[in-house]
Amino acid sequence: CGTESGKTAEKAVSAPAQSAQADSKVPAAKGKILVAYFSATGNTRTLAENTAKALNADLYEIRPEVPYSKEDLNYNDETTRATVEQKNDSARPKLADKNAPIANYDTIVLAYPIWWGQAPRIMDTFVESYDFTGKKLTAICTSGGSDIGTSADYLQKLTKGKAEWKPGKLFSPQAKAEEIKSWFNELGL
Ligand SMILES: Cc1cc2nc3c(=O)[nH]c(=O)nc-3n(C[C@H](O)[C@H](O)[C@H](O)COP(=O)(O)O)c2cc1C
Repeated sequence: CGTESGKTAEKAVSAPAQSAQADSKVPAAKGKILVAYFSATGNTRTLAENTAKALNADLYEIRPEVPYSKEDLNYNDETTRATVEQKNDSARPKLADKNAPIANYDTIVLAYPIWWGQAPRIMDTFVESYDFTGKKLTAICTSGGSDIGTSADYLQKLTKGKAEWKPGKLFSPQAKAEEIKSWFNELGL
């Protein structure tokens, strides 16, 4: 006990410059953040933009090779594209590009709309298309009323590489910066 407090005192006295340097390193240690989003009708894009601003993050749009038409999104007709894909676990719509700069970031926030209780299949394609080893990952989503449910857990299972996944959250597209920041800070990200 005596040795312990002696050590602490010695550190405090002998290293003021070092501790100031450690403090100034705190924000940098949080690393760079990328918000990678898919949005078919704009709600998730708004949330992703608000999140990027709130977290001082960069944005990347996940685009399908074949964009979704209005008819593709009509969930009242079970034969339309989005619904057929969601009902098929192995549907993997192709990405328009594979240029997401994942390697340059420490933390990736995935953003997507809820489609039939899950993330759109293009998000499955995305998490399987890059190596997320060593990255921190979380998810945000928008919906017409459903909660995030098991959607982020499902993406976690599919994620390529050993990533550190944190729980995701549903937000309103117009979520305020304070709400987004406090959720993110609680995750320890
Ligand atoms: C094919 C399809 C399925 C959907 N399924 C759900 C659902 O299960 N629960 C829900 O609350 N909203 C559902 N929605 C509504 C969207 O989640 C909501 O409108 C979302 O904000 C759209 O985001 P976006 O504008 O970024 O595409 C669905 C929308 C589509 C097109």
